[in-house]
Amino acid sequence: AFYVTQQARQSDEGPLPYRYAPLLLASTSFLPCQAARPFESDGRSMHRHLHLVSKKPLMLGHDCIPFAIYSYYIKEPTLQVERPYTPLTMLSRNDACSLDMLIKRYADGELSRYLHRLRPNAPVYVRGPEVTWQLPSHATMPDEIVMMVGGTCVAASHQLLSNVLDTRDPATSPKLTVWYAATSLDALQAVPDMVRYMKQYPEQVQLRLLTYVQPQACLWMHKSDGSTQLHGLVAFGHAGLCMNWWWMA
Ligand SMILES: Cc1cc2nc3c(=O)[nH]c(=O)nc-3n(C[C@H](O)[C@H](O)[C@H](O)COP(=O)(O)OP(=O)(O)OC[C@H]3O[C@@H](n4cnc5c(N)ncnc54)[C@H](O)[C@@H]3O)c2cc1C
Repeated sequence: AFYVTQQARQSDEGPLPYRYAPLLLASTSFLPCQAARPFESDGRSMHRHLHLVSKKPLMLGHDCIPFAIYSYYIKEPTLQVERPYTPLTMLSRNDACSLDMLIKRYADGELSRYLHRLRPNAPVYVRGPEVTWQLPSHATMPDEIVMMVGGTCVAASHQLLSNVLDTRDPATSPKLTVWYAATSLDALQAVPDMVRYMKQYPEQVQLRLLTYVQPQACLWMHKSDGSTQLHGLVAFGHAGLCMNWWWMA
């Protein structure tokens, strides 16, 4: 409540863990495509990608730790509530002024519905980053880090993969394994990026997908050694509309 109500602590100098600052919502889109839009009305979970932009580079506010997951708090300006959200990338961003987030809408959720209502150019009040998790500094480097994530928590595992693999020598990194569970394919929004890491660093990255609702079409690639490899997934919704698709190759 302290952070949310302290209007005087908001600043144009950019957000810090103890200070809110307005970022601009540069763009917002359904993921992975607009074809998902018809599903908004029937109560299915929906995901939006938010691209937030700051006037000044976003400062970490403390040491940069690759084996860590960072999050930002966003507040609803008319209600005194704030919730944490995890940027998809943090230390490896090309643009230090921007944050990309994956937001799931809860039908009765305050902050997530607010974020889904926002349109481009709206100000979004943000404070952070806060360290959500970090490898303790005294810990010896593990051989493997296993992340068991569900739904939008995939943002956290995506960020850790990018923090580690995009900022340091992958050969010296522990193996990173992601077990990713989602009720339906609609929630598997970060799959293409995770597959990209897996293909780029096959020795370091393992990805296991678990869904209750199976894809309606699987595209298999026949390899020269006679085996098959999952190439893409397609899910169709009402009226045969393509709801989601991913190419693994
Ligand atoms: C570190 C961290 C990082 C996160 N990162 C992300 C992210 O990247 N993307 C993302 O989409 N989410 C993320 N989340 C989740 C996010 O912070 C919010 O919890 C989520 O968006 C729901 O907030 P809301 O205000 O929309 O819903 P809320 O209003 O908090 O409601 C959520 C649910 O709880 C129920 N509820 C509310 N109050 C009560 C009560 N008193 N008793 C019982 N039930 C109640 C509601 O009915 C609803 O079903 C993260 C959470 C954490 C802790």
